[in-house]
Amino acid sequence: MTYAERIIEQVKEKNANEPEFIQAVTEVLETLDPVLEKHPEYEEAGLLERLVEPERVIQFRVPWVDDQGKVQVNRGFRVEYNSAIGPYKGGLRFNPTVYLGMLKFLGFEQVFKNSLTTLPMGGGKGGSDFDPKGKSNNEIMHFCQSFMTELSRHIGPDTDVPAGDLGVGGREIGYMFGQYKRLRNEFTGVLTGKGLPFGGSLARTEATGYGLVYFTDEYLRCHDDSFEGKTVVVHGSGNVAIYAIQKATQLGGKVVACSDTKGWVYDAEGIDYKILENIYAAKRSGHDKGVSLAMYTDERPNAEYHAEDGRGVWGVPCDIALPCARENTLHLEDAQKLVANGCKIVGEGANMPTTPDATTYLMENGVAFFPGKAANAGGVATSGLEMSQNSERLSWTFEEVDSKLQGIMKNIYHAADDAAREYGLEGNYVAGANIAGFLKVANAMMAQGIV
Ligand SMILES: NC(=O)C1=CN([C@@H]2O[C@H](COP(=O)(O)OP(=O)(O)OC[C@H]3O[C@@H](n4cnc5c(N)ncnc54)[C@H](O)[C@@H]3O)[C@@H](O)[C@H]2O)C=CC1
Ligand SMILES: O=C(O)CCC(=O)C(=O)O
Repeated sequence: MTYAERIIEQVKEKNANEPEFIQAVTEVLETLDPVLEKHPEYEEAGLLERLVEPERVIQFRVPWVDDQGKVQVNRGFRVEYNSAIGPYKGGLRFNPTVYLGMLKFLGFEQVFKNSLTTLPMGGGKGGSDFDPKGKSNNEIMHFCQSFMTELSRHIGPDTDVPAGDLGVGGREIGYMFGQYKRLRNEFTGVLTGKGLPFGGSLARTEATGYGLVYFTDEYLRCHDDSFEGKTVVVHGSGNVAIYAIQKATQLGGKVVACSDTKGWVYDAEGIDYKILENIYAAKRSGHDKGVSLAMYTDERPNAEYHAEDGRGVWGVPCDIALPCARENTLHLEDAQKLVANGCKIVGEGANMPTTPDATTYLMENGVAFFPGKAANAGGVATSGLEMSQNSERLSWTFEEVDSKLQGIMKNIYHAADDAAREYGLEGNYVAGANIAGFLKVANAMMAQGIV
């Protein structure tokens, strides 16, 4: 058994009820053998044993009062995973499915993703099992204030800087920022994804979707190709999906399908991202009952709405597929359909949306597969740029931020590509991203002693 295999077994034993965490750790560690063979000092220093264990896990009660005057109690979490290269950094997820294992998987992924951005950010993730769907603005505000009342003890601009994720957007970040400021009497860049009038960065909203497309575009450019004339399908219609659709369309692609939790849309003329922006805003307005992607066809009567599992998008013939919803939403049978229909590229906008057997199938069948920790790093990279602007007390223009984002995504593509080549794994962006992300964190941990 190799060192990595031994640690995978230990992680399975110790975290038996956390399948997503086991999946994420396995996916990273099983690609590290060539690096670990070259660096026996990592094993001597117990590096992997330390890397798979979060530095700190905080779990807390979040009591709040709903509009009917009833007391509600949710669970809040922050997983401060690894601070070897900078303050903990990563989003907050508000979703009824949230539990510790989910946040450990997301925090673990974040460590390598943040390293790939080349910015000084460690990895963390947090959230709650609170379900924002169907809640009024008032309820969302009270929940966010209660959540931040406890979280504020553990975070800070040089300690841990949360942001958004599923169920947490500009509105929630605003309420949490307001509460932090009130409790600490400090106006600092403690959260990213803030509103523009109070320290937010231009282009942060668009950054993850744009970044995904910039990464894919760099791959195409290096293969004498481009988005021009390519058919694209997207899973999801939230923040990441909307701006991936906008950018892919701007670069000459045609996005013909996208989805939400209740169904999916096919638009042969190309999805109009503006309609999706409006539906998204309506869903998040606090009056979201009855709002769904079905409303897309009100404005585009020639489009089709399918009231069935959004994974239906994977059956639509395409050149490029962009899973932008959430983990484990592209299964083996979906991968088989994509390959059979001639898909050549799968770029993960979401975190770990492709199951391991689907990933293997795609890669074995010649599909260029871009893992989320590399391809969706544009969001957190732009959060890093927001932190820089906050420290400088300056705001950069949209163009400045966007051009830095483009540069970062190109560099991430080449870092993953180069690392894969160096270890004889050309074209394996999963291994390349894991190795490149790992090495920086590993070397920082080695330099800092056994901590
Ligand atoms: N927002 C960001 O900056 C970043 C987000 N991500 C990841 O991207 C993914 C999407 O995040 P956002 O767009 O921010 O969230 P969002 O809440 O804005 O959108 C999520 C989308 O996924 C769909 N969805 C949710 N649950 C689903 C399910 N069980 N099955 C099928 N579809 C489902 C929703 O209908 C929605 O269209 C997540 O995996 C997130 O962790 C990754 C990097 C940065
Ligand atoms: O911008 C951030 O700090 C969070 C981004 C995030 O949660 C992610 O990359 O999955």
